[in-house]
Amino acid sequence: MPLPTPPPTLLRDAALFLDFDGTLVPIADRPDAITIAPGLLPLLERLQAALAGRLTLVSGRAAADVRRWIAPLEVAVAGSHGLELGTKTAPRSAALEEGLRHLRGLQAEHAGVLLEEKPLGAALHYREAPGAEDACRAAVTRVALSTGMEVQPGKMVFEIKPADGDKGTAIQTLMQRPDHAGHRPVFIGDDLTDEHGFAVVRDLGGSGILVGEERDTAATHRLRDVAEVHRWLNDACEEMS
Ligand SMILES: O=P(O)(O)OC[C@H]1O[C@H](O[C@H]2O[C@H](CO)[C@@H](O)[C@H](O)[C@H]2O)[C@H](O)[C@@H](O)[C@@H]1O
Repeated sequence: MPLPTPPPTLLRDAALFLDFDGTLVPIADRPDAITIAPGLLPLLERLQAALAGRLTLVSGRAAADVRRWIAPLEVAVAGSHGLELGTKTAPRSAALEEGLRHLRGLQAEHAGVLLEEKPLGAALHYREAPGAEDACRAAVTRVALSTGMEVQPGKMVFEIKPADGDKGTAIQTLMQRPDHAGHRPVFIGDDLTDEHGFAVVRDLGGSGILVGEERDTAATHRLRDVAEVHRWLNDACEEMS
C-alpha cells in the first residue's frame, strides 16, 4: 500500500530528527557541490524554536562538515551516521589508517572516484565513475574485513563505518535525554542508512518519513523530494505557531 503524505500536525509536541543529503539539500555530483536553499537556515531556526530545541540533524557526513554547511546557525548534529554524538572522537585505528591508504590508492587509479575521509571512517564515491562501482564495493569490503568495521551502501557510494552504532542507536540515545523523553520522535530521511532511524522511531511509537520513490521501508509516510520536504516543514511549523 502506498505510504501516505504526513499530516502537517505531525510535529506537534514531537522531537524531530532530520537527515541532510537528499532530504534537506538535493543530491549533487560531489559532496562539496551541494547548494543550500536560501530559505533552509531560517526554516531550521523556526523549527528549532517551535520544537523548544528538540531538533537534531542526523547525517552520514562528519558532524563538522554539516556544521560548516549550516553556519552560522547552531543546531544539534549527530554526524558519521549518528556515531559522532559528542564533540570528541577517538583517534583512528592503525588498521583503518592502513585501509585508508588502500582507498586513496584506488581513488588515484580510477578517474572520478572520490574518497571522503571522516573522523570515524570514509565514503568512497563513484557517482562520477559509475563503472568503478564493483571495484569500490570490493575495496570497502576489504577494509571492513581488516578493521572489523562495516560497509554502509548509499547513493552511488560505499562507506566504511564502525559497526557499533547507526542513526537508529543515535536517535534512541537522544530520546533518553530529559528534554526529549516523553515526546514522539519523527525522522525524515531518504537513503538506506536512514532505515535504521525509521525502524527505531517506529518502535518508539513515532513516525518515519521517507523522501523519494516508494521502496521496502520501515517509514510510515512519504514525501516526494527535497522541495516537498521544505514545503511540508514550513506547513508543520505554521501548525505549531
Ligand atoms: O545521511 P546523509 O546526511 O544523507 O549523508 C549520506 C551521505 O551523503 C553524502 O553523499 C551523498 O550526497 C552527495 C552530495 O549530494 C552525493 O554526491 C553522493 O553521491 C551521495 O552519496 C556525503 O558525501 C556522505 O558522506 C554521506 O554519508
